[in-house]
Amino acid sequence: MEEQPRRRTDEQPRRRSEEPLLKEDFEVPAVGWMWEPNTAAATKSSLKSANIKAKKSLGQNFCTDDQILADIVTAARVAPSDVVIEVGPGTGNLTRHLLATRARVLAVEKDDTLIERLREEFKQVPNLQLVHGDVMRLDLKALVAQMAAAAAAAAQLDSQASSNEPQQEQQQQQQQLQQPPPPEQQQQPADESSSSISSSRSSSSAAPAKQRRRGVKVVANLPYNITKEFLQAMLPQGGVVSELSIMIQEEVAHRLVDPTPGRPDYRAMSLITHYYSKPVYRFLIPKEKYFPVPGVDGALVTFKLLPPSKRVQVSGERGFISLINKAFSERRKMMRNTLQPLYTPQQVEAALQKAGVRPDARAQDLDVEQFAAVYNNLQAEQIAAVSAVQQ
Ligand SMILES: C[S@@+](CC[C@H](N)C(=O)[O-])C[C@H]1O[C@@H](n2cnc3c(N)ncnc32)[C@H](O)[C@@H]1O
Repeated sequence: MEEQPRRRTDEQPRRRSEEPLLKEDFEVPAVGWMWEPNTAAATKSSLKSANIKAKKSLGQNFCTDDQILADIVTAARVAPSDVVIEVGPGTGNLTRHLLATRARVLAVEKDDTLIERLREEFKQVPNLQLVHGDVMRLDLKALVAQMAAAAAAAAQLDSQASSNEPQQEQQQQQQQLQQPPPPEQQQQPADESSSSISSSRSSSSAAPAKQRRRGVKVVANLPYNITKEFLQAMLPQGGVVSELSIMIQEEVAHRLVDPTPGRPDYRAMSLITHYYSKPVYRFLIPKEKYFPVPGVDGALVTFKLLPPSKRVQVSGERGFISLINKAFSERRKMMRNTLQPLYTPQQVEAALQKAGVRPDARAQDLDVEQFAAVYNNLQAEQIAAVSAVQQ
């Protein structure tokens, strides 16, 4: 492959968080069809000359600040050894910064026009796999399993090739990563023409954990309209995916990150987020840093995903999530009323008291540990009631 010319961003990255910078400056591959230079005006005129209108329906607000994009990659701690899933590469602006780390990137883009441009622009980049499709229609579990398998294969190559010449190592890695995974790990996103992935595969087909030295990360400037749905699908992937770093609406970022019960914006998603992850608010992204300028500011949030063994222990994850949703369906009402007819008011009061919570508590008064204790108490009580009937 012909070597891509590289250029440097001309400023030192500004610190946006307490996170130590991995590199003092970034080298960004000089690919990406609208980034000479990366400004709002250049983005606007490139889109115009390509006769492309940003689509509101796809949440197309492109980040026009290279410094912010570089800072996102730094905050996500993307390393050459990582495997990264990017949702919505759009113009390839963030993708370029991800690729500059030499991580392997799989990017899923729904837009028919932009995907063609991306394919053309990045056709010589071996560590990028582009998938055309709606990320919410893909089998995300299978996609993650495929990426974990690629990470494990690459990790194995690392150890095998550690004594080899650097050039030989690079060739081996590229060959291995371009080969399809073993049949039990194969699925559709490798086929770029497909917008769906077979749902018959599961994450159980991922490589054994001890081989998984490389992390699978998700980094994305998400279209705002799929934030909740995407988080609901990805948060439970802890153990396979290590971290999500996503740009979301500022207001939503605070709602998800702040764990304090009782706030007016405390919602079921706040609790669910803290059950599955440790979320950290990284930095504000002013709306003027996007083109077209959206109605609200954005923020970068990283969600460090907890593997099942590190989550608060509950006697049934599905039931626990359903209970949270049910209790929050009327979050200002007392739980002893909202949880009917699943549980009687007396059962709920007893479970709350046993968990050290007031019997007239509302869903918005409980943190994740208290919710888990209440759920476990209710489950235990139900089991006891069933066995009493059977005797
Ligand atoms: C906010 S833009 C981000 C673009 C670019 N990555 C950036 O940082 O500026 C969102 C991108 O996601 C794409 N997109 C929207 N819905 C999608 C979906 N369901 N699946 C995959 N991509 C989607 C849009 O076409 C757009 O390119």
